[in-house]
Amino acid sequence: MSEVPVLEAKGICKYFGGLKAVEAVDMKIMKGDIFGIIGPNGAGKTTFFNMCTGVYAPTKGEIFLQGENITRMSPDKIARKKMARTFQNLQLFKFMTVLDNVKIGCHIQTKSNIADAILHTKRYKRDEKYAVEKSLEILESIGLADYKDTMAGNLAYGMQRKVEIARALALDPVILLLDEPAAGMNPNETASLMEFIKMLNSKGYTIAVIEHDMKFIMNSCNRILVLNFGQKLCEGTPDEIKANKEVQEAYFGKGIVAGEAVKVNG
Ligand SMILES: Nc1ncnc2c1ncn2[C@@H]1O[C@H](COP(=O)(O)OP(=O)(O)OP(=O)(O)O)[C@@H](O)[C@H]1O
Repeated sequence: MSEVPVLEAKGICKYFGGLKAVEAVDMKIMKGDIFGIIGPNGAGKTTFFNMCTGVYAPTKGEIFLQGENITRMSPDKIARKKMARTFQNLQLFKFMTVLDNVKIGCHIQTKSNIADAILHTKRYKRDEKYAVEKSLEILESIGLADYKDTMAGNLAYGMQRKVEIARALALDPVILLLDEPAAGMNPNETASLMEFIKMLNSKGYTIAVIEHDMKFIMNSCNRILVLNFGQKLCEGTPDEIKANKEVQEAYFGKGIVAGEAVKVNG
């Protein structure tokens, strides 16, 4: 029997009035992939992510998470099915510690409500203990434990991004979707983030990433989907994408050189 993809899109379309932001895109992300989604500005990458995570309902097509049809499920229901994402803009609570930021990610798996918190019920204490232990475990496993008591806003930008990813890991994601994680980073931060993402992947996380930084994509992804004007231009390994004439002409213009840091519109 063939392996079930972790995330699969079948003929996904999203139209905004007359604008075809995404048109008939098929995609399969398999367990263990670092799957890159690239394309020029306005190619439909974020819209595509937004359909996968339930933010937008597709105009047509279907989305499956581990074989289950999740088309038109709400974002919170999809998150409970262990699809985690980060956004283009950093979404950390800057006046909270790193530990508290990650703890927030654990609360989707806990049951206590505001009344439990105010009254410090047994359920609240049990959930709080679980959230602290789980958050510390995550921070330790990814090398961020030393920063647990640091105010998130006092960290360098690159570290804040990692904390945001750590919070997404609190969901125990079967897939982690990262929308332009390297945006606004300097080359050192980007290189460090790349190693971080590879490390997460080596720990078993399946990752999908939208990025404009070609060095990042070519050096970290095992498969890449190229979108152009909302349509799938091609899909393949980094070497196949680099060698694809259509991609070079339609997207990169000047062509790309293996391993070279090329920023496209980013
Ligand atoms: N809510 C919306 N309403 C109308 N048009 C939208 C909406 N969201 C996106 N679009 C349009 O859909 C197209 C695809 O946008 P999208 O943001 O998905 O592209 P992208 O590839 O993620 O671009 P970027 O790299 O700049 O983030 C664009 O033409 C955009 O203007």
